[in-house]
Order: sequence, then C-alpha cells, then structure tokens
Amino acid sequence: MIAIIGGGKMGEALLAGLLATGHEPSGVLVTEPDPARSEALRQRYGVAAVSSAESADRADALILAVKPQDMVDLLDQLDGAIGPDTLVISIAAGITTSLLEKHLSGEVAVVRAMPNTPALVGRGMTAVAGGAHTSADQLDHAESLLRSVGEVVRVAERHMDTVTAISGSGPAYFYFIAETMIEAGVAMGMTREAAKKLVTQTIGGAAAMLDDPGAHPVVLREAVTSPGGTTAAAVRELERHSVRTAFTDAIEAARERSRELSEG
Ligand SMILES: NC(=O)C1=CN([C@@H]2O[C@H](COP(=O)(O)OP(=O)(O)OC[C@H]3O[C@@H](n4cnc5c(N)ncnc54)[C@H](OP(=O)(O)O)[C@@H]3O)[C@@H](O)[C@H]2O)C=CC1
Ligand SMILES: O=C(O)[C@@H]1CCC=N1
Repeated sequence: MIAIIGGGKMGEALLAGLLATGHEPSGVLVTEPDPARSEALRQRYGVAAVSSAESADRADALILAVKPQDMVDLLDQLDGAIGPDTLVISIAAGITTSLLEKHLSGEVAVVRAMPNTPALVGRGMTAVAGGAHTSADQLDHAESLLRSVGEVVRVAERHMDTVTAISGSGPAYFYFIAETMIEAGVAMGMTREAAKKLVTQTIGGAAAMLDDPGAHPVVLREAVTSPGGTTAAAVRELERHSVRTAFTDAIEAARERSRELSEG
C-alpha cells in the first residue's frame, strides 16, 4: 500500500502517475486536510482519502508531499505510527534526510526526492538520495515509484539543494522566458495564440536537440547564429543586459532558499 500525504499539486501529480502506470486505486491512499480537495481526489481517482494516522498505519511506502513549512508538524504527528519496514519518501524542498530521521523515532528508512511539475504530464525529472537507514532495495523501490511520473536520477544528498534550484524550480525559468517571448511577439503585432505556438514548439524542439547525448548547448547555439545575422544581434543584447549573470544569481538564490527551508 502506498500513501500520499498532502494532496496538493505535486501530491496529485504523483497520484495520477502511479495510477497511470498500473497501480490500482485500491493500493493507494491519500491524506489531505482540505475536505473539498480530499473529496475531489477521491472522486477523480477512486482512491480512499484517510487520516494521516491511517496512512501511516496501512502504507508500506509513505510519500510526504506537504510544504516544507508543514513538514515538522506532520513528522511529529506521524512519529511512533510508522512501522519498522515503512519507507518514507519526502519531496519537500530543502528538507534533509537527517531532519526527517531526527523527527521520526527508530531507524526509519527515508528518501529525499525532488521532482518537478512536468510530472503532471509524465515528463518529470526527479532526483533521489537515501538516508542513513535506507537500503539499496528501498532506494530502488523509491526510484520505481517516482519513475511513474518521469525520469529519475540518484544524486549525493549534498547536491539536492542544487537540484532543487535547477530542475525543481527550473520549469518556472522556462515559463518566464516563454512569457517574455510571447509578450514580445504580441508587442510586435502577432496574436497571442500564434506567438504561443511559435514559442512552445521552439522550446520543445530545442529541448529535443539538446537531448542528444553528443549535443552541447554552445555548439547548438552557434548553429543558429549566422554571421552578421539576427541571433548575433539578439545575443549581443542578452550579454549587454548580463542575462547570464542574472540566471546564475537566480539559481544561487534558489539553492540558498532550499538550504534555509531545512532550518525552519
Ligand atoms: N510545486 C512544485 O513545483 C514542486 C514542489 N515540491 C515540493 O512538494 C511539496 C508540495 O508542494 P505543492 O504540491 O506545490 O504544494 P501544495 O500547497 O499544492 O500542496 C501541499 C498540500 O499539503 C496539504 N497539507 C498541509 N498539511 C498537511 C498535513 N499535515 N497532512 C496532509 N496534508 C497536508 C496542503 O493542504 P492545505 O493547503 O489545506 O494546507 C496542500 O493541499 C512542497 O514541499 C514542495 O517543496 C517539489 C518539487 C516541485
Ligand atoms: O518553489 C518551491 O519551493 C518548490 C520547490 C521546487 C519547485 N517549487
């Protein structure tokens, strides 16, 4: 039995992914405090909506999908109710395996995972790191659960704040660029619908080219940049506005915030 505690955006994405990849609704529980939301999830997916105590009691894998700020309260609520063989997977930004272990008595197997919102369409990128009492089989199990919403990589836990800043928050950076490009197209007289189509297909096409193992972003960018052409003029403006520095600073700020979240 798998239980998802926190039926918000990411909890629902994981729930939908698990069901889409062959898990039966009868094998998944959800715990969500908002009664309307809880009922909506129950109706939409046919899973049982139960209390956190019941989730802890019945599940052998518990996925904690609450906000980092709610995590300590939740752990204190779950402490003592989690069986010795239960695997606890947290997807909360910044919450370390040692913080999870500190608030759960006994040698609980914990996994820190960082997915992203493309999980909603089965194209997520998740990184996982195991805790001090987590066996290789338990990490495999966590990986196979999270694979239901996309690709999974294993990283050393010291990289998890960086992962959070790159792939966890990353979709928002691309939406920021997309929004800017669409608005530029509109300002130049295109319809918003046409501009969105151009931008969406361009992002998808660029990502597909970059996905080739031999591809390098600098080489791909050079192929677009004709001497004396339009791209060179655009890139010169990006450099003039220090967009590279702005992006690097943004990613560093996200990593710093992830670190702070573990401090409460
Ligand atoms: N959004 C994203 O792109 C990503 C988010 N994450 C992480 O996933 C977690 C969830 O994020 P997201 O889904 O966006 O947030 P949401 O706010 O959409 O979901 C969190 C849900 O947890 C519920 N909740 C709060 N306390 C409890 C509790 N004690 N027991 C059960 N449920 C509870 C909340 O209910 P209520 O609103 O009523 O309090 C809410 O429905 C966060 O820790 C975040 O860091 C990770 C990767 C990407
Ligand atoms: O913004 C956040 O804190 C969460 C974690 C990664 C993406 N969204």
